[in-house]
Amino acid sequence: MLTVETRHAVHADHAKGMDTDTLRRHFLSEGMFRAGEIRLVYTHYDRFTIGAAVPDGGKLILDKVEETRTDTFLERREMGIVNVGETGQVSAGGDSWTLERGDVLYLGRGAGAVTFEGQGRFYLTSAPAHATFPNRLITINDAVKVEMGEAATSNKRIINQFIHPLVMESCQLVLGYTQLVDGSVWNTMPAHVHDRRMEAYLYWGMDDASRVMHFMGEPQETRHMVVANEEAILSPPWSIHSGAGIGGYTFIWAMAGDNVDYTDMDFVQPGELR
Ligand SMILES: O=C(O)C(=O)C[C@H](O)C(=O)CO
Ligand SMILES: [Zn+2]
Repeated sequence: MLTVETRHAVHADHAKGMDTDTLRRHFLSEGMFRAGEIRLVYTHYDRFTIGAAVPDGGKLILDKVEETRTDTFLERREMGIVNVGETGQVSAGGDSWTLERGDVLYLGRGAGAVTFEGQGRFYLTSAPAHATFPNRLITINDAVKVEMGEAATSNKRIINQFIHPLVMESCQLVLGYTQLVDGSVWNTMPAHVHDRRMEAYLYWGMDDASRVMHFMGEPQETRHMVVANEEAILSPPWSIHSGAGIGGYTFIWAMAGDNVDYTDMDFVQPGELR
């Protein structure tokens, strides 16, 4: 079963006046991971699409998606898939890959229908693509690891870069995940925005009772949303992004836009935030 929800882009002036429910309806995606289903959120932020496929021991096929008016979803798109569940298989174009928890699969433009099997819980990200780059399975051992932050400032973390220019070539898609060291949170100070790119986050690896306070908004108009495990945030180009959690959590960041430069950020010092 395939369900697709469309999210339009929101102007910062509009977001300022939103109450909690409206903020959540526009910027949070709940309930993407459902057994036996593929659920997509097709956004108007750089046409970036996020979603999930949970085969639950069966077989799910992602092929035509009406929203793109192409014969197959990946006809003019690339895709990054992260397995946040147990071992699962993904097949496309006659090839098949086994993904363990935390593995990432890149599928290039024109990869064709995508089949999901096994006990994987697959987080899906996709952006329009102008060229075809080879499909590739990327494990944590292949990822570039960047240590950031310090325990003294409560933000010690490891940034694992998977679909990233230092690892492989893609069109627009840049993806990886950040693991917090025990006792640290993603306060990512100084905060930043990047008008050239949107970004989406999936919080995972949390227990049921845990929550992350995700911070968003223009730097002088910050808001927060309370986020549970396997829920995703859409972060507009004008928004800061960080999240302080209770208990352990990891977050997958994925982005698309005018450049693939992960370090292209406009910093905002803590004293300037409101
Ligand atoms: O600070 C981190 O840790 C991040 O993972 C930062 C995000 O990926 C980001 O905002 C990149 O633009
Ligand atoms: Zn960012």
